[in-house]
Amino acid sequence: MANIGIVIPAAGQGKRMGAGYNKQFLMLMEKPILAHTVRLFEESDFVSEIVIVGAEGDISVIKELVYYQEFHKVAAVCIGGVLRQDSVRAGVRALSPTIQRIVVHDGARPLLTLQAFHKFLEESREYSAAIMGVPIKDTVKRVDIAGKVLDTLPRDYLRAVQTPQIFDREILEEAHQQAASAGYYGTDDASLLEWMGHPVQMVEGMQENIKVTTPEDLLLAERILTQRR
Ligand SMILES: Nc1ccn([C@@H]2O[C@H](COP(=O)(O)OP(=O)(O)OP(=O)(O)O)[C@@H](O)[C@H]2O)c(=O)n1
Ligand SMILES: C[C@](O)(CO)[C@H](O)COP(=O)(O)O
Repeated sequence: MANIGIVIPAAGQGKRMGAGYNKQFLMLMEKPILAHTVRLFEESDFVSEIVIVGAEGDISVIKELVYYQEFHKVAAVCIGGVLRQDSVRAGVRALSPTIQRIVVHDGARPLLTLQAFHKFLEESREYSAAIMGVPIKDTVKRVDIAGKVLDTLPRDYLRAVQTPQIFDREILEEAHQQAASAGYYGTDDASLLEWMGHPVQMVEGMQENIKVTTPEDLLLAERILTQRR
C-alpha cells in the first residue's frame, strides 16, 4: 500500500469565505489551514510524495510554508487552473512516473485524521477508484427555480461526498484527459470517472472532515481541533 502520491488542490479563490485572499492561508490553531492538511500526509508512512497545487500568485508563499514547516515529501508546488479539475490535472502531471496510486485531497479539508485516512486506504485497497462520503443528516428536497418543492429524495442512498478520493493513476489520467477534451466539468474527480462509466466505490467517511468553505466552518474547525488536544 506504500508509494501513494498525494495531490492537494489549493488554488481556489475562497470566494465563499470572503477573506480577500486564499482561505487556505487563514490561521487555524496558530497554523495556516493548508499546513494542517499537508502535515497529515507528511506523517503517513504510506505516502511517498505530495504535490501542492496553488494559484500563480501564491506559489512562493506555499514554497515558504513547505520550507518552514519542513515538509520533506512535497516534491512539487505547481500552478493550478480556473477549475478545481484543471488544478488536480496539473497536480497529477507533476507526480513522479513511479507513482501509480493517487489520492486527491482538498487543501481546505484540514480535519482528516491519520487514523481515518489509513482506514480509508485499507477499505479502498481493492478498488481502482474509491471515495469518502457520509450519510446525509437532513431531509433533502428538490426544488424548482422559484423555490417550490418538487419532491423529497430517499436519503438512505445519498451520501455527502468528501475527499480523500483514491484512484489508480491510469484511470484518473484518462478521466481527466477525456473530460478536458469533451468540456465535461465535475465538482469532484470521481464524477469524471462516473461520466466515463467507470465504477467508483463509496467508503464511510468522517463527519468532522469538513471542507472549510464559509466563516462558520472555520469556527467549527477550531472547536473540533481544540477538543482533540
Ligand atoms: N480552480 C480551483 C478551485 C478550487 N481548488 C481547490 O479545491 C478545493 C475545494 O474547493 P473549494 O472549497 O470550493 O475552494 P474555493 O474554490 O477556493 O472556494 P469558493 O468556491 O468559495 O471560491 C480547495 O482546496 C480549493 O483551493 C483548486 O485547487 N483550484
Ligand atoms: C471535492 C469536494 O470537496 C467533494 O465534496 C467538492 O466537490 C468540492 O466542490 P467545490 O464546489 O469546489 O467546493
